[in-house]
Amino acid sequence: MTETRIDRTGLTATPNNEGVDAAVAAARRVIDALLHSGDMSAVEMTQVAEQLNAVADHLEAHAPTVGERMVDMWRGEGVTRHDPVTGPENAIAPPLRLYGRDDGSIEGEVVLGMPYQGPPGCVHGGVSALLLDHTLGVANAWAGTSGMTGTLTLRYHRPTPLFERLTVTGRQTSVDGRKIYTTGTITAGGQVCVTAEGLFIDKQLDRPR
Ligand SMILES: CCCCCCCC/C=C\CCCCCCCC(=O)SCCNC(=O)CCNC(=O)[C@H](O)C(C)(C)COP(=O)(O)OP(=O)(O)OC[C@H]1O[C@@H](n2cnc3c(N)ncnc32)[C@H](O)[C@@H]1OP(=O)(O)O
Repeated sequence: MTETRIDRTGLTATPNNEGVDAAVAAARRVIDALLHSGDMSAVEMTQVAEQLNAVADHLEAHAPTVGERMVDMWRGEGVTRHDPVTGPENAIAPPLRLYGRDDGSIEGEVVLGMPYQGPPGCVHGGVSALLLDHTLGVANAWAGTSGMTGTLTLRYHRPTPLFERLTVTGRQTSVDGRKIYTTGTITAGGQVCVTAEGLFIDKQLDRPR
């Protein structure tokens, strides 16, 4: 199947190996490493906390105001670099990368580790909802008519595994006035774990200025 990178449309940001993206990638490693370590590590965690607080102090001391930053992060034309699913600037984003498919739907692959755990060894249901809400939103943008989530209905068919390659899909199925209908799935090893049906309402909020 031929795939078109959605990045070219300006919908999903491409991570850089430098600047804030590189720092955020390091922060993701820290989150993951802390959870892997727990209290089972010989590492002196008081010292780790001091080091991490020193980094946070340094960043906070040089950060712009929230207002300035909000304007800055919404300055791009439709690109979200900060969102919690695909955002290269957001350490809680796995991150998921999404690609357009020739049939008008979109698809991405991701492996989720311990920070996203719900049931033992499985993805938290709220995390699956997060991935699908965003993916359906991007599917709408890819299809040309986007909006805000009105209702998102999920069915959890089987537990979604951690540490395995997951495929996340989204597809706009119809538009009726301001109502946008969208579906999506999360599959693992070809088996459907979660299906989603979204009703989005065509409404755009003003960007901060
Ligand atoms: C969105 C980001 C944009 C980024 C742009 C970058 C470009 C794209 C790039 C990247 C994609 C990014 C992807 C992000 C994806 C994330 C999406 C989210 O998480 S969105 C946050 C969660 N959702 C809310 O917070 C909504 C809160 N609710 C509202 O604001 C309103 O209730 C809203 C807009 C949903 C409707 O309010 P009204 O005043 O505009 O519309 P009324 O007149 O009430 O309803 C119109 C029709 O829709 C139905 N309707 C309204 N709300 C409904 C609902 N919740 N469920 C079902 N139907 C609803 C009504 O029954 C009515 O239908 P009748 O015309 O009478 O047949």
